[in-house]
Amino acid sequence: MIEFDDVAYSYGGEALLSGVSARIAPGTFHFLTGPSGAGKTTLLKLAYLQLRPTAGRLSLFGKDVTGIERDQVARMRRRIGFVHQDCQFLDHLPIAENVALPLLVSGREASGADLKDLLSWVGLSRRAGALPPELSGGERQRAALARAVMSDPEIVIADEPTGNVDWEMSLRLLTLLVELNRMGKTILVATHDLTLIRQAKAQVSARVLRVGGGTMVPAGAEL
Ligand SMILES: Nc1ncnc2c1ncn2[C@@H]1O[C@H](COP(=O)(O)OP(=O)(O)OP(=O)(O)O)[C@@H](O)[C@H]1O
Repeated sequence: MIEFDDVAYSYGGEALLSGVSARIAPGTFHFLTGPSGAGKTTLLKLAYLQLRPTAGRLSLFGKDVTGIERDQVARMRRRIGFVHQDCQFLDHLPIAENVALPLLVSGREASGADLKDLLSWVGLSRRAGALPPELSGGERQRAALARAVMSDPEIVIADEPTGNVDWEMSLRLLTLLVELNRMGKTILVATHDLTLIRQAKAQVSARVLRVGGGTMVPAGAEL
């Protein structure tokens, strides 16, 4: 589903990542962990085609995407939901409209029932009309997750989804991600939170990839 084959990435002169090889199979749940600045967000952006490898090969959905054209990028991205670290809402639009936006921009109509179900699933039915700045950190993260899955993507990528929320909310977000995985979606989550990873492993067979020293390797069994 996502395959890194000897991928390298550099933001300028010095290489940040090199020799990254990993295969994220369909329906799996993976965490990326590692120190701040190691390159977790960069790897997620590569998987979302927001960045292109400076060397190596990247495949998505069984297709080599290393040099694909812009219009194909848009098509591929529709199959991926991305939860950004900072959520990235349009602050002048109510939450319900923000959540429906990915469908609208891709020219499809959001069904009222689907939107209602999705907001209810993330526990935000009563906040549908609120503006993003009026929401708490945990509500924003749940809304960002709802927006990411609005167009029924095959892969859900989340960058530190529990970064700014308390433990109870972290567990709630984790439960939503686990539910998505049980529905067959491939989940890729970057997190510093080793306790969250241990908690997830009690619920699903999550695999852990450690990013550090310029590359990414499977973490040992201690996690
Ligand atoms: N647009 C950019 N231009 C130049 N350097 C960048 C850019 N984005 C990230 N970097 C650098 O690349 C390195 C890796 O950043 P990245 O955000 O991928 O790390 P991370 O592991 O996700 O960190 P964190 O856990 O703090 O979010 C950092 O040193 C960062 O400063």
